[in-house]
Amino acid sequence: MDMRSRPFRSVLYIPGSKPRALDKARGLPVDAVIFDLEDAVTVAEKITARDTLAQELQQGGYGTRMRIVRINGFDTEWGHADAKAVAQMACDAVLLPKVSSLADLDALAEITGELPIWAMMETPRGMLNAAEIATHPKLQGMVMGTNDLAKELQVRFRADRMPLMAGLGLCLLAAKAEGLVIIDGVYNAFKDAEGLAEECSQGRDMGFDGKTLIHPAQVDVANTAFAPSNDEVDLARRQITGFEEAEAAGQGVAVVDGKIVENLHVVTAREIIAKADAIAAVSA
Ligand SMILES: CC(C)(COP(=O)(O)OP(=O)(O)OC[C@H]1O[C@@H](n2cnc3c(N)ncnc32)[C@H](O)[C@@H]1OP(=O)(O)O)[C@@H](O)C(=O)NCCC(=O)NCCSC(=O)C[C@H](O)C(=O)O
Ligand SMILES: [Mg+2]
Repeated sequence: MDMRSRPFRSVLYIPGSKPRALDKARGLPVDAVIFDLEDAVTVAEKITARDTLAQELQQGGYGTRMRIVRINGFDTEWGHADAKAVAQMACDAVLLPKVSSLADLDALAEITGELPIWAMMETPRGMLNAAEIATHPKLQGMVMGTNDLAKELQVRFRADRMPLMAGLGLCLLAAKAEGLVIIDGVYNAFKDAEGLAEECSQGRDMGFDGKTLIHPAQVDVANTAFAPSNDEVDLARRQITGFEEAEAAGQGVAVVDGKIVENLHVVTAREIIAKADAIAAVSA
């Protein structure tokens, strides 16, 4: 499945040190898993988590879920050994935290070879260099690290995320320009389903492909928010039919529900249907 049509509605972080949670993910309806060796793992467990994770991935059972491993940064004592270990793991991609420059990804690719790379975008320097970072040939996706970004920017929490908007926008532009997947940051209050739904809706409107999550209770909300609704799919089908009929009648523009439909709208309509079909395929 090509990366752009593959669903990434729900991307769940799982601490690499927690076998029970690692096992639980095999039965959760998530599109992707980030197996974490970084922030969710205590210093005391850093090395054992690497081994626990390697064994769980070897055992398999994650089905169609994309398996992404987040390593520790190269400015820590674990980063290089993590990267070497991940290169041998049964996973689909490696995720580097706190990416600030293209050189950070070059350093990772030297160790992980052909393994696709994802970048955590969570530093002010990373925001400013997002356009260049997005051009790395091994890069498949970006993940917003909104907690680290908020810390670095010294912002106050606001439900509308206004203080983070410049950074989110720069990364969205960079990812879209290079055809990368881009996933929104986490919603920390994992028992607040209503707040999560609002933030997912905002992220979906902005063009994110999905949301990173920290708890299984968040999965259904994200899956609903980032999937095309029945109304959207229905409209997309009618736009395609309407445009085809207009073309057959020698017209370049159709009118559906009182709005014009041009070729570019048909491209979007086909993408909506492709996404709905891809979700149906993984749900089956
Ligand atoms: C937040 C938690 C610490 C809550 O844990 P807990 O109190 O144990 O939750 P529950 O008792 O409600 O758990 C119920 C069952 O669900 C399983 N579980 C919990 N979390 C996960 C998970 N993430 N993946 C899979 N399964 C999970 C429990 O094992 C229970 O199972 P069972 O016993 O069988 O019923 C905890 O949820 C947690 O640790 N979450 C992950 C936190 C994390 O990964 N943080 C780092 C990523 S966020 C980040 O770094 C952001 C970024 O870098 C930035 O800068 O923004
Ligand atoms: Mg972070």
